[in-house]
Amino acid sequence: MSSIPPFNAFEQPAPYRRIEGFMGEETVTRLLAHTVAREKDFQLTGVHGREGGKINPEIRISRVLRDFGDLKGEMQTRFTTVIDLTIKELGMSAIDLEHLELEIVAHGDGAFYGKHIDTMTEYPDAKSDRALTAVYYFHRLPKGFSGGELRLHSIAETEEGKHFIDIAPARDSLVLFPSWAPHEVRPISCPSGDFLDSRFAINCWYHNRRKTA
Ligand SMILES: O=C(O)CCC(=O)C(=O)O
Ligand SMILES: [Fe+2]
Repeated sequence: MSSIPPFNAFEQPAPYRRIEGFMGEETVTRLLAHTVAREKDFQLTGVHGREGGKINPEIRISRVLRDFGDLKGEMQTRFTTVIDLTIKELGMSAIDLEHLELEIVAHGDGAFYGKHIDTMTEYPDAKSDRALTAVYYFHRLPKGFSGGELRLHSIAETEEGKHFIDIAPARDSLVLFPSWAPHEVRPISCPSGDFLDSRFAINCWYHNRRKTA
């Protein structure tokens, strides 16, 4: 007699939500124009947690820009609209939104981000914590890179090996998942080496207000 193996939530990748056509072509064009115009202002990304924001090319290689220029308000509004349904679909507890943390990240040839979680709970004086992560992809056409999948891992590493799911960084798509979920960015190959051919993404973290004692 066969028996159904017990369900273990720790052995499944975290729940996620994917929205295609999130901004539309016109906005993708404006985002690409902004990104390319500001190429020189992108800085090497650091690693939080024990690394304390330091640059560590063994863990993470990419470049970041936190200035959205004229696009800032529009981005905040667009990302805010998806919170309620996402919380419901992912079965998360409500977020008391303190602020949205937004940045543009460029992954060029050889870039990657090793397995990590996004919560930064090690800062005792913070007013809020990252609760929900959203990543929006907007590479140019024709696509100039390969790889760069977002890999969502299970919390536990099971006997059969690691449990994960790979999500392609599809143009104009948004992926949302709880910030506690382990994940990584698989290595990128970008043969032209041209900044314009990078894997461009917007990271958005929805910060939950900390309860004061
Ligand atoms: O670009 C992605 O797909 C995810 C990026 C990420 O995990 C991060 O910046 O914390
Ligand atoms: Fe992350």
